[in-house]
Formats: sequence, C-alpha cells, structure tokens
Amino acid sequence: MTDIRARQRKIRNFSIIAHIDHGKSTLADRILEYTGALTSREMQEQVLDQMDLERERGITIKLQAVALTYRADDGEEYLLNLIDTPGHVDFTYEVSRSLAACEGALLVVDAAQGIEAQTLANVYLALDNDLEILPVINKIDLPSADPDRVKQEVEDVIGLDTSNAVLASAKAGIGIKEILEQVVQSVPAPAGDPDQPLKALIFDSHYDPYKGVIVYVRVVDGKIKSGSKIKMMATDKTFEVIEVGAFKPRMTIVDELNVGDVGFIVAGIRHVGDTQVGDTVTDAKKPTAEPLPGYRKINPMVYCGLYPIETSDYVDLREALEKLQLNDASLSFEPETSSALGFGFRCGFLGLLHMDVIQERIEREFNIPLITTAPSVIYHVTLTNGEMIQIDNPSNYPEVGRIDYVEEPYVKAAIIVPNDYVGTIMELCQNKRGEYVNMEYLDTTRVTITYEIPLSEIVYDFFDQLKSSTKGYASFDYELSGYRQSNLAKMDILLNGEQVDALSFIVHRDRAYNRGRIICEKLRELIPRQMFEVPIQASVGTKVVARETVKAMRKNVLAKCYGGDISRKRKLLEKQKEGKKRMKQVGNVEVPQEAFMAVLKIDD
Ligand SMILES: Nc1nc2c(ncn2[C@@H]2O[C@H](COP(=O)(O)OP(=O)(O)OP(=O)(O)O)[C@@H](O)[C@H]2O)c(=O)[nH]1
Repeated sequence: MTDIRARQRKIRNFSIIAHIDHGKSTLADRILEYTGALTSREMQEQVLDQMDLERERGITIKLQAVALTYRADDGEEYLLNLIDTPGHVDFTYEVSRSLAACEGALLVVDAAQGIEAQTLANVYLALDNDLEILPVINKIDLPSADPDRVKQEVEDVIGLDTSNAVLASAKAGIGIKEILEQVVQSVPAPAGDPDQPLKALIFDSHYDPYKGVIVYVRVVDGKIKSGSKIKMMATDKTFEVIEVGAFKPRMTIVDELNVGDVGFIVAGIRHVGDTQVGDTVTDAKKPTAEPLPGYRKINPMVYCGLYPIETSDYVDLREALEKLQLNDASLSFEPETSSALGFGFRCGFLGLLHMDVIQERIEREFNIPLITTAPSVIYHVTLTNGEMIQIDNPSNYPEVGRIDYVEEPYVKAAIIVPNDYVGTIMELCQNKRGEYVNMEYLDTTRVTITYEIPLSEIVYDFFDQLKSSTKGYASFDYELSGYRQSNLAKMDILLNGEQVDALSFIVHRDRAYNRGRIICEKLRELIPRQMFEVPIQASVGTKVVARETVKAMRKNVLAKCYGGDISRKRKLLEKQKEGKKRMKQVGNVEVPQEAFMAVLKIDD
C-alpha cells in the first residue's frame, strides 16, 4: 500500500485550456515530443486530434488522454496525465468533466491576441473545478506578440498571478521544459484514498467494434482491475471488467488502475448510453456511498431533420446515424416523415457546430447526400388546457386556438471586441432580439459585452454575422439562461399552393412579415424555372404575408443537338440527370437542396 501512496505522490493530472487557435494542440504535441512519448516521425500527425474532420477544421471535438513520464529537475520521475478538452462552446459539458478529472490546467493565451471569450469561459470552468491554473503566454515568436500586455490582461481580468507565467512558443519549442517543471511543482498530486471503495469519474468513452464501449476514467478512490464487478451510478448498470489500461499514448493494457490514475476500462459494454460522461463508476459489491458531484444528463439543444436525397439511402442513413451514435451519446435521432421530403430522421444536437460535423461526416464518410431542414430549438408550448408540450419540430406546432402561451430558450452571450466595434455589436444583438445586460472594459482597447438573446436567433447565422461585421475580431461564448415567454407563430411556405412541411419554421410575430418576404425572394432565386408558373407564398395561420412567382420556362437541352450524334445526346441527358440529383420533387415542383437551408441565411 505504501508503494501505491508513493506512486500517487508522483502523479500529475492536467489539461490544457485555451481559446480556439491559441495553440493548445501544438503545445500538446510539443509536450509529447519533449517527454519522448512519440518519435518525431509520429509527430508529423497531430496525435491528440484524431478525426480527419477535426484536423481539417482545426478544432478539437473528442477529448483524449495521454500518459507521459517525465524526469524532473529534482531527479524524480513523474507520471503526467495530459487530458485534452474540446475547444468549442457546444461541448462545454465535456470540457467541464475532463477538467474534473484533473488537479491543474495550463491556460494558454496567445501573446498577440490576448484573452478571448473562450479563454474566460474555460477559466471559469477550471475555477469551478478548483484547479490550479498555470498561465502560459504562447506564440512569443510572433512579431506582433506583446507578452507584457497579455500578462497584465490576465492579472487584471482573471486575477491570476502571472509573475511565474511561462513565455512560450509551441511552434518553436520554447518554454516547454519550464512548463513541465511548473506542472510538477505547482499542480497538486491526486488526493484520493486507495483504501476506500472504488470511485472513478467517466470523462469520455468511445466505441470499438470488437471490445464494445471503452470507458475513459480517472480513479478518485480505490482501484480497478480485470475481473472487478463495476456499477455505473447514474444508469445503475453493472458490468464485469475484462481489461484496464493506460494511454501511453497508444492504448496499453495494465494490471490495475490505482488512485489518481487516468486510463480506460473494457467491460463488454454495448451501448455508449450506459456510460455517460460525468457518471461515477464504483465497485458493484462494495459501492461508494456518494457519487462524484456535478453529474448531469446532457440534452440536445438544437434539432433538425436529415433526409436522404435518394430515397433508397434511407436504410444506410439509419445505419450511419447508429454508427455515429455509438461514439457520441449526445447525438439523438428518431424516424420522421415529411410529406415533402419523405422518410428521414429528426436529429438532436448539442449545438450548430455539432450538427454541421455530423452532417458532414454522413456525407463524407458514409457517402449519403443529405437534405437538412432548418434547425429548431425546443419551444415550451402551454396549451389552453394547462398542459405544457415541448416542440422541436415546427410541423408539430399546435393550432393557434389551442395555445395559451409559448416560451423559448434564451442564452446569455458574452462577446469580446475591440472598442471600435461596440456600436456594430449592439446593433447586431438588437437585431437578434437581444436584451442588453452590461459592458465591461477588459483593458483600454477591448470590452466584454453581455446580452440575453433567444437561442433561435443564435442558431441561425449569428456567429457568421458577428465575425463578418467585426473583421473577425469578435469572439463569443454563450450559456443557456432559461425560458421566456415570447410572441411566436409558425410560418408556413406554400409552393404552387401546397404547403411544404419541411420549410415551416417558428418566428417572432414582429419579424414574420419581413422574414416571409425575404424567404420568398430567396426561394424564387433558388428554385429553377419549371414547365409551369410556380407561386411561392409565406403564411402565418391562414394569412398570406408574402408572395413571389417563379416564371415558367421550357428548357430543352436536346434542341441544341441538331439530331445526329447520339453519344453527345446521351452525355447531355446524363449531365442533366446529375444536375437533378440535388433536387427534390415536392408535389410537382423541383426544389434544390439549398432551398431547405435558405431559411437559415436571412439578415433582416
Ligand atoms: N507563430 C506561432 N504559431 C503558433 C504557435 N503555437 C501554435 N501556433 C499556430 O497557431 C495555429 C493554431 O494552433 P493549434 O495548436 O491548432 O490551436 P488550438 O488551440 O489547438 O486550436 P483548437 O484545436 O481549435 O482548439 C496553428 O496554425 C499553429 O501552427 C506559436 O507558438 N507560434
């Protein structure tokens, strides 16, 4: 037992937190390289971000962990567990759980950019988890770097002492050793008790086709080894452990995981849902009395319909969603039918980025072209009989006569911008039905502006507009702040007199006229001319608020072929067929795929 305690004192569990692009992954790579966990040839690929899509978009979606050994200046060898965190607002809960598995965090701040919105959001999460925060000022090699200003900003805004902050360049490999020495000296060793019953935090999981769900854990008390019977406290499911292991950085089987360790468990678990992030694993025979604090079930915030363009892809689409769900318990889906689009799925996501990622993976990895309907938040509709129903699909919106009142989710949005853009940001937020909360100066050049904004407005094109109206200088973060009563209505779109269910959306009544008009115009541009005239109408209830018309046209590509060359004729026909692939027949109108997303791209 003394061995275990001695070992425990040499463990350091830490994370790296940063705003997107401030250099978290690059620093992680450098640390892996420095500690010899990987050869430089292996380093050519960034190891911590594994999915293609992640690398392409330069963002971290799934968190990972890696165990490193480091001989410090004091001559002792330490076991450093570096736990990676996702870098985007959609995944706040996952960030928070991986931080809960650590005792310390490196706070990476770009020496040229300074503090940004996610720097603050992540610092708050680290403080909530009582972590020792070690500031690292990165990218000091940049000509525009101003480390002194950024250090001052970290002191003033976050209140951290920066006298020991490491000035680093992850790219040039400067400051890496100093960072590791600080981790060893300042991050506390794990505090748990090896003699208590097993208590381990699940901070991630992934599905392996042969082994089932592999659960990533941090052991807080006790130990775990193969043959142990374990219980998941939130789901009350029990399993027998088949193997345990560590991330070295490849997954390596070990005899047991002890107090303070970070590693994985294989226990023949078939459903990711049985092993939710944040849950506590304990000994099934000798359970701990209390689970670890802070577990909450994560629920999707944004819903949309996913439909295969080719009806024959329906079964493949279901299989693709099932496969993706194996690795992503926060993705939800159920079958739905649309009279316009046929058979598809209503899918729930943590946020817009999550939605984009899933959609892209289906198209790319599974090769299924999709039509996506406009995203919707969850509305709380209280009926005249007093019952409250939750609506995530405009098609299910009740008749006006049955509705007493409707509430919609609001978020608290914190936006950091240079002073010059304050007016622009306020105008944008006001346009999005935002309510001003406050404004604080970060330093003499930048402010944090806080607004309460309906989530549905953020879900549309808020982020793009924010970036384009501030030349990319604004950064932004939000959290759900609750439900509020709102004057909402369902808007329907009619093509050639027929309502297209997949184009309906919920809108604030004050905006209904404007949105209706813009969408009709947009659809007129997107829908190609057909053999007959196609009227486009937007209506709220029975009242038509806008109307446009697509004029009729006869398009005969073969007319150009002067008879004769049959192969040329066939080529043309095939080309025309290709062009049609991305079209959907709605009633007797052909509607291009983009039309279903058109409701998204409206600035009013
Ligand atoms: N000049 C310079 N560039 C750096 C340094 N560290 C990282 N970068 C660059 O900054 C960009 C972003 O770095 P990443 O490591 O991908 O940033 P990240 O914080 O991991 O981003 P996410 O994975 O999206 O959270 C890359 O182009 C890096 O090459 C540095 O010390 N100096």
